[in-house]
Amino acid sequence: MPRLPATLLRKASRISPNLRLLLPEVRSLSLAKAELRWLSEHAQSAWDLTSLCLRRGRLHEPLQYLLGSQPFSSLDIAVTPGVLIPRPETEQYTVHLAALLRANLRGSRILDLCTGTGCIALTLAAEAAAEEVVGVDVSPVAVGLARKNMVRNSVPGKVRFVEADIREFNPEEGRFDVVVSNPPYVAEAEWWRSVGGSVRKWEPKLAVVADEEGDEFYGRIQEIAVKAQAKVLLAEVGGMEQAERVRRIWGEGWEGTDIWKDYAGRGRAVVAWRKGAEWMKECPEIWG
Ligand SMILES: C[S@@+](CC[C@H](N)C(=O)[O-])C[C@H]1O[C@@H](n2cnc3c(N)ncnc32)[C@H](O)[C@@H]1O
Repeated sequence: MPRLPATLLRKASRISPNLRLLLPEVRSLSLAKAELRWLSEHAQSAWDLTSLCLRRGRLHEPLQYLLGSQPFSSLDIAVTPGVLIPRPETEQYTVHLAALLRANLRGSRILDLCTGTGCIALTLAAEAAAEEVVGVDVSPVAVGLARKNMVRNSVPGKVRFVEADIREFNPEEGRFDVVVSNPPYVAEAEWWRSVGGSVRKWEPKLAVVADEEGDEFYGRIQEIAVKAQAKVLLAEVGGMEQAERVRRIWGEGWEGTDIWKDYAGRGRAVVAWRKGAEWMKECPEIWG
């Protein structure tokens, strides 16, 4: 990573020593100013603010863990170390999926595999006019946090969180119309090669890394969707190559499959649908 220019560091120090502390992680004056404003609103005292800036700038702690929350669509999601911070790319397709379900499949039962903070499950419960939403995660810390988020956001009592390994989980209560999942999908070697240092240091590897290819969970997610007689299946992926591999894993058994891109034009979600749910193909123009 290139060193920061001394002029930039001096300029930041002149405005505020705390701004200077943030720069090694944030690297732009305007972003540092925004983060300092949020941290100031959160800090209990001047000493606390300096300590938060040090943790951010020197220890590279994610802003969301310091602030304790992350906005996600209409919700305010509590985050803690040990559980993956919800990403804007995930928020983007979740909001779109909620709108499609609200328009085309009201009263649906939804299963969210690998739920983490519960951000996807809770957004769909709040915005998709669903009848019931079940979120599943193997991590007890994640399930505990998802339950807290349900209360924190006063989502109506139609959401449940279950602690289970999806490799063994059976949708024993029968039918789910929609199965959605953001599973771990980074290949083991990529964890060291391309995942950022802050993510490696602070976010759980369990939430990020799958097997050598990164595709470990997609076959199982489809098996669960078939068993649950889902009309619609969506899984997050990390780019076009993985999206094409997932399409091949899911095979010909669906009426159609497609790839939704994110705002950066990267393949971000693979979607599959049964007859009658062709509206899942709808992906806004601005997504490329
Ligand atoms: C990429 S994170 C997604 C979290 C959340 N859905 C989101 O979008 O922010 C993947 C989640 O899968 C969970 N997980 C990992 N292996 C699992 C397994 N075998 N069964 C169930 N959940 C698993 C992790 O604990 C983590 O919360």
